[in-house]
Amino acid sequence: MDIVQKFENGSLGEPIKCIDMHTTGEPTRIIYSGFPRLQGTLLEQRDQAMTQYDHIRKRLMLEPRGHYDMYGAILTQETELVQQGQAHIGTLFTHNGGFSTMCGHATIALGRFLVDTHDLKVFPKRKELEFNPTTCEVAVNIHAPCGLVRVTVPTTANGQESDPSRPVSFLSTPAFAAGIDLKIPIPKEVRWPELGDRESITLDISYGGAYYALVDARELGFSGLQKIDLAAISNAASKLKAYLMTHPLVSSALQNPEDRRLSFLYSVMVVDRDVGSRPEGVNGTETGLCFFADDEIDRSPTGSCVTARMALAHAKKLRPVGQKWAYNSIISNHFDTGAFVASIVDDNVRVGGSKEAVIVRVEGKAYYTGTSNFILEEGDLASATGFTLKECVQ
Ligand SMILES: O=C(O)[C@H]1NCC[C@@H]1O
Repeated sequence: MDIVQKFENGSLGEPIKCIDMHTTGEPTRIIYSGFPRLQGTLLEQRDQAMTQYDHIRKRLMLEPRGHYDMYGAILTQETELVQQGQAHIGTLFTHNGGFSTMCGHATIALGRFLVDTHDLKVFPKRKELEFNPTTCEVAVNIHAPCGLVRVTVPTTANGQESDPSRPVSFLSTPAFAAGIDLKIPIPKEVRWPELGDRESITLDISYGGAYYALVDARELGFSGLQKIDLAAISNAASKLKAYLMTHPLVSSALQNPEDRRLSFLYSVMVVDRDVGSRPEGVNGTETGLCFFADDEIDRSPTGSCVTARMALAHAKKLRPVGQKWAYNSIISNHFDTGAFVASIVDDNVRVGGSKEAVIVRVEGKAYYTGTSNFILEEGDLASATGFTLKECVQ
């Protein structure tokens, strides 16, 4: 039988079905069918995916179906917040090293996809989405591992399709600064060449659904992010992240008051202030280069870190409620594709009963790039679990 027909009639086995999008160049592979059904609360589903189905994550994210810097969102229809009527759908986020707890760029992509799919097998609550005919926007509530993320998607006049010409926005889960101006001594064995004689660096830790270490490029010994030696800065970020994960000052900043499964350092974000595009109406701009998971580099301005940076700036009394700030990435600067624009909408929020937090609105644009139906042929060892070229040469 013809190979195309075999794919189309399913005789090669049930495929895992995906739609691919990108947000400022950062991919989101939306896995909407074929991933094993997960049980329990969303964080339990994340545990189950990590312990039982990590080989499937690798198959979908890594080579030969993906690549080192691939990112994915696995839709899950049943979660506790969906059951309680607060969320329309749940998602897990996934990358080269495992499963994340929040992702802004993928949330922006998911917002469009969830408006544009009318297939109730994929998204049973599609009919329950609220359409605002005055603003031509649809509200989608997504249950992410860090909590409820409220997304607003601009649409056509009838609310049936997303409108890619306007940005999608989301309201973050409560975000907070977790460690301000931490002075971290850098021992000899951790140093990178650009650090020079400096014996310590100062950085901040902030939470935006995941924990970020935020450090100025100059603090690492680089001249900023306008001209980048990517190999050198990646080396510095990788060494720093590994070291921070063992440092007591950092560990004590990573105690999430809601769930210990949120208490880990996700990323080192290198920032350069006053650099990058400055859309109309914003008060300032920054560029960031985000190293997350297993030295993966975000092409987008990193929505969850934008949230964390706004919370940090608010804690430092630099960012009042309502003030708009632009956040750029290397790609948004290169193609002038538009920053993520953020503002704090509420600073009267508590986490875990006492910790002061803020809610941040983040907006950005995502586009479709394609679809894929993945199968695994019998005897195909190399692609069964996926691989990275890097791990094969070590
Ligand atoms: O936009 C974000 O929040 C994400 N992008 C990749 C790394 C982060 O999860």
